[in-house]
Amino acid sequence: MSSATGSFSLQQPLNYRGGARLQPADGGQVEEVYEPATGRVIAKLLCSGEKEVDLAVQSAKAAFKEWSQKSGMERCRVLLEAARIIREQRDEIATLETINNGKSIFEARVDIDISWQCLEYYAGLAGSLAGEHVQLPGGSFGYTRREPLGVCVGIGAWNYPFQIACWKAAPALACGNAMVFKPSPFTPISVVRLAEIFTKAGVPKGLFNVVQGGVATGQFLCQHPDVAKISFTGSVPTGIKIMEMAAKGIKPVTLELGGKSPLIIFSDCALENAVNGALMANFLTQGEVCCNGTRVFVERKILDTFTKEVVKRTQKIKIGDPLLEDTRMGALINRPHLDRVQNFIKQAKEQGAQVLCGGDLYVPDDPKLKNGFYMRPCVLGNCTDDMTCVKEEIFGPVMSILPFDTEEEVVERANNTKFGLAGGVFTRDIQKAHRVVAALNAGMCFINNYNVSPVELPFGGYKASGFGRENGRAAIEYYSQLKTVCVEMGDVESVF
Ligand SMILES: NC(=O)c1ccc[n+]([C@@H]2O[C@H](COP(=O)([O-])OP(=O)(O)OC[C@H]3O[C@@H](n4cnc5c(N)ncnc54)[C@H](O)[C@@H]3O)[C@@H](O)[C@H]2O)c1
Ligand SMILES: C[N+](C)(C)CCCC=O
Repeated sequence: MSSATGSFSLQQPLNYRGGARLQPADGGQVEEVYEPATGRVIAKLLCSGEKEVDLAVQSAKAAFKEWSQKSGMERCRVLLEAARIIREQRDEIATLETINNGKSIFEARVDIDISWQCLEYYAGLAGSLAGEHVQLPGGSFGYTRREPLGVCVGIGAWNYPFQIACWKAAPALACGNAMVFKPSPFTPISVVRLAEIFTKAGVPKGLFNVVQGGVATGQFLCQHPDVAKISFTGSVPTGIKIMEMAAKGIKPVTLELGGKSPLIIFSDCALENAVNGALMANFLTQGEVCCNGTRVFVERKILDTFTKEVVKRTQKIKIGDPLLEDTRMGALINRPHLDRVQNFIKQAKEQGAQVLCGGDLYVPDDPKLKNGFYMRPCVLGNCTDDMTCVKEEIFGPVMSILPFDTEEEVVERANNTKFGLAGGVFTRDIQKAHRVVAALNAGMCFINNYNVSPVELPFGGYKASGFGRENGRAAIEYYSQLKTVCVEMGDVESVF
């Protein structure tokens, strides 16, 4: 694989079924796949039709019969082997992710580390998945069995292509399910690598399949009668459609949706940590992160000092070729998305926000990058809660700074949003920290840090940010079902 920016191109099929890469059996629609760093087309995506989706589901159904009969320890060994192979191929997978997503190689490597850690974590849980035994009168008893659901569908967003697939596949497979995964048509490449790794690690052929495509392919998957569960990561409007389709088939869903999370900086914080936290909360993956703390509430007493420092540090972020070791911000996913982010900034200015730094397009010196989708990270001051930039998810490198005076006021303003994915607080006062996060209507809260992702901790949203959880022991509940068995040890006493 040629790994220099501007040299990659892919001819191999991007669907994966029955343990092999292949072209879809039907479909016909072709999408161009881009390298955001250069704006080049690097692959052609063939979108799967209804027949291909059915073949993938049938393939998963057949493999499910074998996999679901294995013991937890047998599944554990296969998942550990998959984690080992990912570690072995870490740099190569991270490079693919960077080429197709545009994020820096530094970050992509972290994503791949979180991915194999996720597989290791659920491998560790697989052997201890169990029901319980309950004593009943007269020596009778009951017990519960924790059983898999069947064929689970995973549908992913483009910001963390490989990691999202692992966050879904690891608990699904650990519980004994099969999976058909559809990545975003913008980032179809790395997840096929995951499918190959699972096969190499020893999962039955067909246990993990990849179908490629966009809206129509996703709909065929969600509407398929043999699909037992849908786990979706993406935007709120699509989440609503997924839930409607799932409702028609009484299928359980996990919805990992968007956010507009608050980050609250109190004046008694450790300032340097708070500044680092605000940068982590806003500028990872070019700001294209669901749980970003984009509403940065700063206690008025330290507003000027904090803002000055955040702006200084933001201006120093090294933008450019994402495959270079010292780059910390790469390119946004595509031209339409870059335009959308630019429009948010334009509207923010029209509504009275002040651009304190960045926000304009960035053209790197290297000529091969001149058609890439770059912009300078932006800090907005003079923001108010009613501005569009403060209310809507921008999904780009744009931080809004909002002053506040009291704890009560900031908690109320932080919760005044339709979203509820994440939230953060920086303070040295430990009681205040716990009091504030307890009052936040958000599923993932951080105290004195932001956007760290230990796979041992559940991740997911409140309110319009979705429901269900990924990671942690909690995810097991969303990929398994309980069967109760009641055992009579005496005679049947009939009332008739
Ligand atoms: N909460 C989380 O864990 C999390 C993580 C990453 C991204 N996100 C969110 O994802 C969004 C950005 O991702 P996106 O632009 O890819 O989102 P999107 O909703 O446009 O697409 C997500 C996926 O759904 C598919 N899809 C679109 N319409 C569909 C339909 N009608 N039926 C079935 N599938 C359909 C897409 O092809 C894609 O694979 C942001 O809102 C972000 O916050 C959330
Ligand atoms: C790994 N992060 C940074 C916590 C992001 C999780 C996925 C959200 O987009």
